[in-house]
Order: sequence, then structure tokens, then C-alpha cells
Amino acid sequence: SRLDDIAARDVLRVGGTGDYKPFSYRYADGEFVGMDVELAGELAHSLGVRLQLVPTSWSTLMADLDADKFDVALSGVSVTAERQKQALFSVPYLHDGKTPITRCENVARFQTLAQIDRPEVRLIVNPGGTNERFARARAPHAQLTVYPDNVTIFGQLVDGAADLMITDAIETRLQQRLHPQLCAVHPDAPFDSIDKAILLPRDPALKTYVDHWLRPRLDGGGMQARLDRWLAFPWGLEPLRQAIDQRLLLAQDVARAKWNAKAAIEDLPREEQVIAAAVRQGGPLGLPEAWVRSVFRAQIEASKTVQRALYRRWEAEGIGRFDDAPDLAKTIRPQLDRLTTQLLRSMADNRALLHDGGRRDDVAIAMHALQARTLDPTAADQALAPFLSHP
Ligand SMILES: O=C(O)C(=O)C[C@]1(C(=O)O)C=C[C@@H](O)C=C1
Repeated sequence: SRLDDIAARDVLRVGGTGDYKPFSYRYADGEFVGMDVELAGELAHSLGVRLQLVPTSWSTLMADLDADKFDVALSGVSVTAERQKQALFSVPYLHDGKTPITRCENVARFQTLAQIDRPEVRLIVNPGGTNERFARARAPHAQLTVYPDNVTIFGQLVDGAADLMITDAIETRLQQRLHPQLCAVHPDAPFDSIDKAILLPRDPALKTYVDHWLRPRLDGGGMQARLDRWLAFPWGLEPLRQAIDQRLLLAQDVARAKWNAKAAIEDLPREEQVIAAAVRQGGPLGLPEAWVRSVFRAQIEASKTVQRALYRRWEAEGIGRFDDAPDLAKTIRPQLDRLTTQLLRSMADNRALLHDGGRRDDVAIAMHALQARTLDPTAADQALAPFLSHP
């Protein structure tokens, strides 16, 4: 059975699309987070093996299963008759259904499928999954835009590029929180009923094992509580995490520019300017000076950590000049200044959350995935420190 393969390999390979909060979300550095990622970790643990998350997509999910790219898929996968022809499913762990999400001013216009299934309605859908299937079958007269990125698709609604999307009610609940302009339309009374389950190969022993493992997790409302926790996960910290990450990645350009100029890494007057400017901008955002200072002090120290490590390497390698280094004053510092603004705004947007000691573990998970971590793990931890210790 597949169970023997997993044991022999000492790894459970779990497919995830990485584009579907709160189930499975994949950061740019490859790290996965979400409710189904947590479940996958528990399943691997119960099998006594390591977890390996394998990126897949809605369009290639079934082909990837057939090609043995993963052992099971756990990613908010819906049970469908079509998929059942090819694969097994565990017992369902959640029930859901399709419902619209739209800009809030349009909620009254898109209550029924009769209102939606009209040529003047611009419906948007991500390709390959049950959303596309639903849109084509139930709203064939609407203008359908197939938009390939399930992560930025909600921005298309915000920007007015489409009128509505029809997707799982759980996702509409989450996305309306992430985008205040958007409203879920009757998420308590969706158009249809869907089961979410773990997608399995045709291996009865594996199915028996997974069902047996899953059952106690379904008892006593445990799965609903888990879902609520992941709906409340601080997904909205992403712009903050990205600003920190990009600032740290830019330290590589800073270092190359300084190397060419044979300049010292540390520039104390510039540091004072950076911090003073952040404090000034933070005032109208209601950010306390001491908090802003400690956050930007940490970003600067982290930047110097990256730069010093690069200098050491280039010295050892006897590197001469870089031909492609951007200009520090003209190009790089204006980029750093833009990131200062993004950082301060997202600090203000998430201020209560970031000061809530009870949510520190979630904050740590949401902030952990930095591309700069592969570059310099010490610098990554330095940059995040002020958000993880109590401010
Ligand atoms: O602008 C620079 O010169 C940088 O090196 C960037 C930076 C910063 O992170 O803002 C880092 C170290 C310097 O001491 C001053 C500023």
C-alpha cells in the first residue's frame, strides 16, 4: 500500500495549491501556511514521518495526483463526481457552497443566479477548479473572464475590472475581511452544497488510515473551531512582511553600490535621517515615536548585517567592481523611502493586532516567510524582532 511507500520514504508528500486562504497559502519564499497545511502536519506526525508540501494547481491537481507528485492533496479540495472517477476522498471535514463576492455597493444586484446570469454582468473566475465549472454551468449568459491568479483576483473586483466572483463561502468570508470594499453575498445560504475532503489515490488502506485519523478531529465542533482560528489568522500582515522583506533584499543593491564607491557600510547621518523621516510620517498615522524608532533601528541593523556579510564574501573572493550596481542616491534610497511608507501604513493598519500579546504566535507564523531569510537568516530575525517581542 501507499502507506508502506510513505513509511519507507519517511516523508508524506502533500499537494497544496498555495493560493487558497484560509486553507493553503504559499509565500514567495516557498513556505506554506494555512488550516490544511496545519492538518497536513498533524497527519504526517501521526504517520511518524516528515511533511513535504508539494505545490500544485487547480488545473493540474488530478494530473499531478496521477503522476504521483504527492501522496494526498489537502488544500480546500471539493469532492466532485468528476474527481471521484479518478481518485478517492477521505470523509469530508467541512461543508461549504458557492456564493458571490462583490463590491459592497453591488450586494443587492447579485443575490440570485437569475440576476447574475445576464450578458451585462461581468463575472470573473480562476481557471481549472470547481469555480469555473460552476460559472460555466450556472451563469452561461454572463461575461466570463478567466483570470489565472487566484491570489490577486480579488483585487480585480476592488478595481472594478469585474463585477463579481462566485466561490466557496468560506473564502468570501475571509476575503471580505482582507478587502473592506468587498462583501460576501449570503455566505450563510450559498447556491449549492459542497464537501471538502482530502484527495487520495485509489488506495483503500490509505483511505482507511486517513479517515480513522480524521474522525476524532471532526468531533465536538473541532473542525469549525479550527476553521474560525484560521479565518482570524492575521493574513492582513502580508504587506508588512513584504515591506520588511523587500527592504532587506534591497540591502544587496546598497552593498554593491557602496562596494563600487569603496564606501563604508555604516552611514550614521543617513540612519538618523531615515529614522527621523519615519517618525515624522508615523505621527499622522498615530504611531508612537518609540515604536517607530525601534522598528526602523532594527531594519537598519538588519540591512547592515546583510551588507557586512556580502562585503566579507566579496573581500574573500577578491571581487573588483560591479557593472550593474544601481545608483544609491538616485535609485536605491527612493525605493527604501517608498518601503518606509508601506511599512508605516501597515504598522498602523495592524496596530492593535501587533500589540496583542495573545496573538504573538500567529503574528510570528504570518511574518516568518521572508525571501531574505535564505540570504541571511540572522538579518531576517533581526528585522522581525520588534514585532515578535512585546512592543
Ligand atoms: O542608505 C544607506 O546608505 C544604507 O546603507 C541603508 C541603511 C538603511 O537601512 O536605511 C543601512 C545602513 C546605513 O548605515 C544607513 C542606511
